[in-house]
Amino acid sequence: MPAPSILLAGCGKLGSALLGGWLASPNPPRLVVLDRHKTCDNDNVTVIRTADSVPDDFTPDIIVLAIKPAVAEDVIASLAETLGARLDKAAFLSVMAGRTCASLSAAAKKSGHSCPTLRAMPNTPSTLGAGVSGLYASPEATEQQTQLCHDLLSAVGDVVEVTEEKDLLGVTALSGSGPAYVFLLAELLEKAGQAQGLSPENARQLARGTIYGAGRMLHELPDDAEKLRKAVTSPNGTTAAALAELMKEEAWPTAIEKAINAAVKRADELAG
Ligand SMILES: NC(=O)C1=CN([C@@H]2O[C@H](COP(=O)(O)OP(=O)(O)OC[C@H]3O[C@@H](n4cnc5c(N)ncnc54)[C@H](OP(=O)(O)O)[C@@H]3O)[C@@H](O)[C@H]2O)C=CC1
Ligand SMILES: O=C(O)[C@@H]1CCC=N1
Repeated sequence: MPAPSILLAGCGKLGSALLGGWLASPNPPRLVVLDRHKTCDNDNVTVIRTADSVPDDFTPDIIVLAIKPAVAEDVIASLAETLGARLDKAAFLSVMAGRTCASLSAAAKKSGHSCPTLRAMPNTPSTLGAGVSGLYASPEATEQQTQLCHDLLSAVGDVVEVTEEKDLLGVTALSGSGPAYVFLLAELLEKAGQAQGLSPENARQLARGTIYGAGRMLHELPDDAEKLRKAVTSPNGTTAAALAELMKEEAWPTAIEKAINAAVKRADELAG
């Protein structure tokens, strides 16, 4: 089968993560990247600055929307103008937090085109092939389009398919934003280590190494997180003392719940 043709609209933080993962995969797609700044020296990639520069011989199978929601309608209208009937052969894969399938398909319809929409919520570890994405396909998407989007996301990590679009709110709050929570934990551990007199270099190495090792255990061992936690916790030892603080109802249990609720609320607002 020939490699699929993918138009990546927006190559900022997330778009670059996806692009990096695709280019490192064994069978990279043919890619046109629409971005005002991105440069990329790769035979599989053509970078264009404006939608009217899409090559005439390029008919995208999937148009990945990795732009900010505020510009989505404008970008879709410009692509529709340039692609014309070629747009009807494509599906959108939106990775934007918020923006429903219906609103994106409506934007294409406004330009006189019909284009099914799928939505995914990847995360930035995709750049290392270690991402995890939620994927939702609207009923208009064909099986082939859904499989293609699944394959694109699989090239950069794991994929969790959801059958209800509203489930993407929880996916966004948990795994889309999730790497930031872990990076914050790394920052805080590093600071706390320094406060205990460790050098900045040592505190950084210890904090990062701990998160990396714990992450690998979660990924590679079959055990529940709870069992892994308990295996570190000697009775009446140091971990028990620390966890007694973190697990107080008003500490991590409440903070995490509040954080996830806030992210879900914001994702809902962005959906419009
Ligand atoms: N960052 C993350 O971890 C995740 C982000 N997302 C979603 O991905 C989307 C992008 O986020 P993120 O990558 O962080 O944002 P960025 O701002 O880093 O990237 C957006 C990119 O799109 C470009 N762009 C904007 N307008 C146009 C246009 N009209 N034509 C061409 N290029 C344009 C921007 O260029 P310019 O700078 O010139 O505006 C920028 O390079 C968001 O909708 C977000 O919800 C989803 C999951 C995770
Ligand atoms: O912060 C955001 O809105 C995006 C969506 C998930 C991660 N970054």
